[in-house]
Amino acid sequence: MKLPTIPELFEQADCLHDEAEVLAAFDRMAAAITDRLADRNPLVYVVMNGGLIAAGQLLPRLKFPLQQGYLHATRYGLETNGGELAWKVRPTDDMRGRPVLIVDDILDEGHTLAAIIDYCKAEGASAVYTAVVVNKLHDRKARPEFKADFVGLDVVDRFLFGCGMDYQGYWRNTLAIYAVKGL
Ligand SMILES: O=P(O)(O)OC[C@H]1O[C@H](OP(=O)(O)OP(=O)(O)O)[C@H](O)[C@@H]1O
Ligand code: HPA
Repeated sequence: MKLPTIPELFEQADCLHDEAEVLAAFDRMAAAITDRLADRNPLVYVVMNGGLIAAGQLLPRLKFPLQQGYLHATRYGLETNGGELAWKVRPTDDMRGRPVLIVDDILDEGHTLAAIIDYCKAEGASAVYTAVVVNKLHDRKARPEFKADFVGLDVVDRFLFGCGMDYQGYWRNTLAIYAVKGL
């Protein structure tokens, strides 16, 4: 069977959450994060690459003092199944005694966030919080009942793209969230 081109893949995909739904989810997340962290001087870390859009949407909605950095940990590459986690860039700030908020696009199986949480705790963070645009609903989580502290939307167990999530490196650059046809 002939594989769809990258433009065809977009045209054939199912839109699961449109722009308005995603923007409303960012509003809710930012309000919840503000309630929890506004007076705690957090370090906010974006997980590259997927967390880029989420951070770009959330940070301007967080109207309180914070510092921001980035890290890069990846385990999917161009595949639709995850493998070993590879750290490409580790956090550089001194996080001892500070609350850290990790921002990413998706909590899928959770191996990525679990490793990042462990790393930040080992570096002395006083607490580690996680914020994801989507939580994928299935029973394959890395840790039983693993949940992010701040979740925009729960999504079905399909391969997604948009709002930071990529298919073969493409289509991170939408606000709406899509599922690949047939996956
Ligand atoms: O919950 P998990 O099953 O661990 O998957 C979630 C992670 O997978 C994606 O990153 P990816 O490995 O594709 O790296 P990238 O964002 O740099 O493409 C996504 O951005 C999350 O960081
Ligand atoms: O469904 C997904 N789509 C894109 N990237 C991902 N990384 C983990 N799960 C996904």
